[in-house]
Amino acid sequence: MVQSSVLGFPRIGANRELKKTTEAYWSGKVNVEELLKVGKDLRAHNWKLQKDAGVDVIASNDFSYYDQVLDLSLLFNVIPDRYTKFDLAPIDVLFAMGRGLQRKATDSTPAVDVTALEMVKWFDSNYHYVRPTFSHSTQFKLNGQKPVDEYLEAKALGIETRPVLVGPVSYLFLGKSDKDSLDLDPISLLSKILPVYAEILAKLAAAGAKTVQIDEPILVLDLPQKVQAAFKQAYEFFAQHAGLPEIILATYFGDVRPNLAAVEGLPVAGFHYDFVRCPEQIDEVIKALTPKQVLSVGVIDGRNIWKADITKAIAVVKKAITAIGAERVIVATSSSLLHTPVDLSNEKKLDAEIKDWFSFATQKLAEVVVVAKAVSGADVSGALEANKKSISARAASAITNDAKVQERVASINEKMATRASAFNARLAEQKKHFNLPAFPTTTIGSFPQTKDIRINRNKFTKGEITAEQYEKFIESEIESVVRFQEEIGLDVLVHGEPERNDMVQYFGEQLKGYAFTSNGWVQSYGSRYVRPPIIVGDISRPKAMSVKESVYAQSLTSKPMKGMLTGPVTCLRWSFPRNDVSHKVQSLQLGLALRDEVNDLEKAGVYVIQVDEPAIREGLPLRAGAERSDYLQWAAQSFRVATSGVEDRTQIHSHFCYSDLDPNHIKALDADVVSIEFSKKDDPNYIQEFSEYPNHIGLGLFDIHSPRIPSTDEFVARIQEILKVYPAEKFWVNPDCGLKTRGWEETRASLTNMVEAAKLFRAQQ
Ligand code: MET
Ligand SMILES: [Zn+2]
Repeated sequence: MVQSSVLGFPRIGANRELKKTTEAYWSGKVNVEELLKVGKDLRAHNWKLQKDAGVDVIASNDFSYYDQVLDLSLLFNVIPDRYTKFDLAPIDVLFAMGRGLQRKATDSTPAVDVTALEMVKWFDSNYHYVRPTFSHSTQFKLNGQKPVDEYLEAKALGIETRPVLVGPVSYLFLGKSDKDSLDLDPISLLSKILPVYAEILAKLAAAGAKTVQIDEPILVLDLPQKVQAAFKQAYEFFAQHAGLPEIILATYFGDVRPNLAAVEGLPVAGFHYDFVRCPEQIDEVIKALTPKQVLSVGVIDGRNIWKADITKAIAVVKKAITAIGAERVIVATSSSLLHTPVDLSNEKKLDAEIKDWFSFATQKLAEVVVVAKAVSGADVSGALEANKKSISARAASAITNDAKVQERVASINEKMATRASAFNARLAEQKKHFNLPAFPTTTIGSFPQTKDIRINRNKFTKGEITAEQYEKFIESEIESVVRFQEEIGLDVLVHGEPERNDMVQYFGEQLKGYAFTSNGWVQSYGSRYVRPPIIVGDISRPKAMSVKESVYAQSLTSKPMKGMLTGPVTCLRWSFPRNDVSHKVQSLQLGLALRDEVNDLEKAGVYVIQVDEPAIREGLPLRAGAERSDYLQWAAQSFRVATSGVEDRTQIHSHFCYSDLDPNHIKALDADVVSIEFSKKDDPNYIQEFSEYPNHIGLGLFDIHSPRIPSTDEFVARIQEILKVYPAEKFWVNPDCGLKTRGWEETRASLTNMVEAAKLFRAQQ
């Protein structure tokens, strides 16, 4: 029998049990025992689910109370001193590193005030890991034995598991040096960390683990020579240690071939690769195996929600079997299932036709097993027939195919994606029209989403208030936000986005071609989960989506009102995309739908329009090369399709956050004004990179993730610093991002100080 294997299962629980308990623990409502019990129950439930589904190789140590990379930092004692001096319990150290900790002193405990470690996107997913942070004083040593405990916990339930750990080379490479040790290159710590890895591996072996899965996902990145060489050092080190478990070295989310030389011939039991992302790599990776090594063939998508095409998956696995024999092949998910929602059967409201196309983590278990059975010669004809039927129904469905949309995409030309005049000519028109002062002030769009807003939205969703009542409520919110902005003297106003639950979902719900889940949560970081909408078919906009609110807001003031839209790339990136049509085509369809909206806003008298693209950076393909340059091309093209149908005097803004943006990546968008998250950037070289940005720019002046209120002096100092490299003529004054997660008190104070500072500079002009 060919074995089936799952690289990891979502830990959040079918009903977000982990979030609820973790947050209750943070707020002191449940004690640590209860938290640990919920964790234990979730693990047991997930292992049993997999075992009952017939999965042969089940992962353990895929569970985490916060993040699996952070767990390793705790395990290996990679804990900056600032977290160790308060005598916290290990789990509280974990949470303090993950999310910071502020606690008043009590009779028996000191006051605590530490910020969180840096959090970064996990490759090109929307999951964030906590960055390992090393310093010269880091002393690697085993601090607990979580992987062993969880292995034994499963064993006690009668379930044999394969523990999973992020591997040493990826762990170091994904980390960074701490402020006090900037000269330290994490990869240089390899020889120090290897013995500690060996120690935990030895303990796993002693507990009975025959095989471990070691993830080295960085193998799909462009790697410096030194890092490539580190694989040999690491895995030969393990091979020289007697008594360690066998190692399956796993990588995913891309093509391993450019780094194949770095792993070819390593003394490991086998490899796992992702053939959903990159089926083309199969021949070469097979050739690179030594005679006994096994190949774990990732054919069930761990990153998306579509039912697998079982026939295709079988064909890929058979190719491997023909080349190396069934006993050396494992059928697997492409990556951990962490990135997919837990269970489709929890969806009660999905249209039955569409629901039949989906497969969430629980359903994917059955898919892996069916493929393994099929290639082992078992009769799976029933399952296979059913699968073929859904695959062809989806392909032929009127929901997926809209000839009009397809024609419109085919008719996109350069003219449609280019503003009528170049920036300087547009700027001249805009100056005449808006007559803005120097250092114009604005915000990024949302204002505090108060409890009152959430209560009213809920009442409306539940039918407890009428559409009319809800509309009145939204209008009164808009009005008070407009009055506030006038009062403190902002120059370009916004309506505050009170009507939006989420910046993608709000538009997705109004677009044709989208579907929504009620419980399809996926972990984004810590206890924050998202529920991405799903692009199921060709996208179009049946009617205006945001015009009413913007027009109402503009009617209240003589100052320019900024219309607010979410850009095509961000809509695509923060949804589950289709897998039957390219990302480029989906993005262009979204671009066209937004073009209609932008044009309608202009027609209705809204002459400043911001199209947000916070996700543009995270969509960047992991490796340099053709795929990346294509992406940058179509991402910019989609944005320009959306925004180029307007007159010169209409001012197009865009906004970017959540990442270290390269200004070169956004020049081609040709937005008149861009705002960028910037307040935490203090590297002068990075600031310098923006000095050549051709159009106008607002480098975010305060952190909207924190309730802290910067003083006017602080704003002045920051503006002065940026002015060293950035000319006053192009300078906009704004926060880092929208204010929806903030309270009114700090919003009022921070914005007042920001406007004050802008006025001081204006007076000097
Ligand atoms: C994550 S970017 C958010 C932009 C949006 N306009 C807002 O202000 O909330
Ligand atoms: Zn933002």
